[in-house]
Amino acid sequence: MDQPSAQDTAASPAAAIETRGLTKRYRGGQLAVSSLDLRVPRGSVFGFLGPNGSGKTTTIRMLMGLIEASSGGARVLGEPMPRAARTVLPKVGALIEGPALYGFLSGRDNLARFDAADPTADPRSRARRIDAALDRVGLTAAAGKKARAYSLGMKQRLGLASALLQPRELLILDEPTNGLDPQGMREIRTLVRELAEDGTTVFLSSHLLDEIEQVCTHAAVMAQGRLITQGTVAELVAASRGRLAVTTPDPAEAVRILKEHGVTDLVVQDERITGELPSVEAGPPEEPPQGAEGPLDLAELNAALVHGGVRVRSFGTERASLEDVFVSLTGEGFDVAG
Ligand SMILES: Nc1ncnc2c1ncn2[C@@H]1O[C@H](COP(=O)(O)OP(=O)(O)OP(=O)(O)O)[C@@H](O)[C@H]1O
Repeated sequence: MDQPSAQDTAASPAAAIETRGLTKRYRGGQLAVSSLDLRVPRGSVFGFLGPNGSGKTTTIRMLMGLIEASSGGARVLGEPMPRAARTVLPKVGALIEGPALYGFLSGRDNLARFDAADPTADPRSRARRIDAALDRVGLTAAAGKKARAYSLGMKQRLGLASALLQPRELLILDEPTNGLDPQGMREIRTLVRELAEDGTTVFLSSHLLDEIEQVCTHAAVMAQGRLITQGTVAELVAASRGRLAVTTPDPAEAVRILKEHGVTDLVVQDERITGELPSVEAGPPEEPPQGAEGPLDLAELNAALVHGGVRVRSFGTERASLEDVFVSLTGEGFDVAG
């Protein structure tokens, strides 16, 4: 990355991660990450969302200095990576592609081994720090059990404990709930929230939209190595209007009127009708449908139904999800099978 300007320097203390034009082309020619400009505010729980193969792990590897960028750069906790790896990495706890555990060692001994391999860890405080980390992830009672007897969720929590042996300013978690059952997922999500409440910035990747909505304050959406959007989860969802949903005992007549007013993709299920509202940005159609004037107003649409003799039980828009945002921005479904 170029030398930061005075303006950048003023802005950077707030950013836990900042990338500029970060690009990775693998040797085979595969462009895995393309000109990524990411900004992760300090104190956020930042969801890095994208289908499999969209470049999340490659980005995380570059942030951690595990692989070199082809071009562009990254700052982590205000320092350039990988140049400042030695000063930055002790402040970053990372869980990338599952923890490497020795099955024949207990959970506690795994942590001891891990800590002993960390040149920045003070052996005198080791036992105390291990106890605190086990307690943090709720593994105190199981600390003496061999790791091979742990469930996947417990293994993942032990991995998190290893990232928490030292105080961390930033946690980078690559798909932390991957492969877990619903209970295990809930445990990890709760833990992530608790860690964030303590002030740690958490950057987590996921291909699960609802996970990001449940846990994160901010998100970035990736597709095919490119950043599609980033911002607060509330902003991202607000930017996408949800589908119209109407409940009525007169669905046939309601469908006719909704169609006339430009509502598309109508789906009728018994007394419930949903549909896509015409986009406001597109402006009024050149020849407005009969009865419609300019951009569609929800109150007008409701009045039109009632005037048409449709008995309306409920009327409104469904809350948009991140999936709607993704689909509206890319025109593609969020296919996690990738
Ligand atoms: N070492 C490598 N050599 C060549 N291509 C690679 C390598 N690692 C990843 N890729 C390719 O780069 C693209 C991005 O992969 P990456 O693993 O970063 O995506 P991801 O979003 O983390 O997906 P996943 O959740 O499946 O790991 C994919 O097309 C992948 O096949």
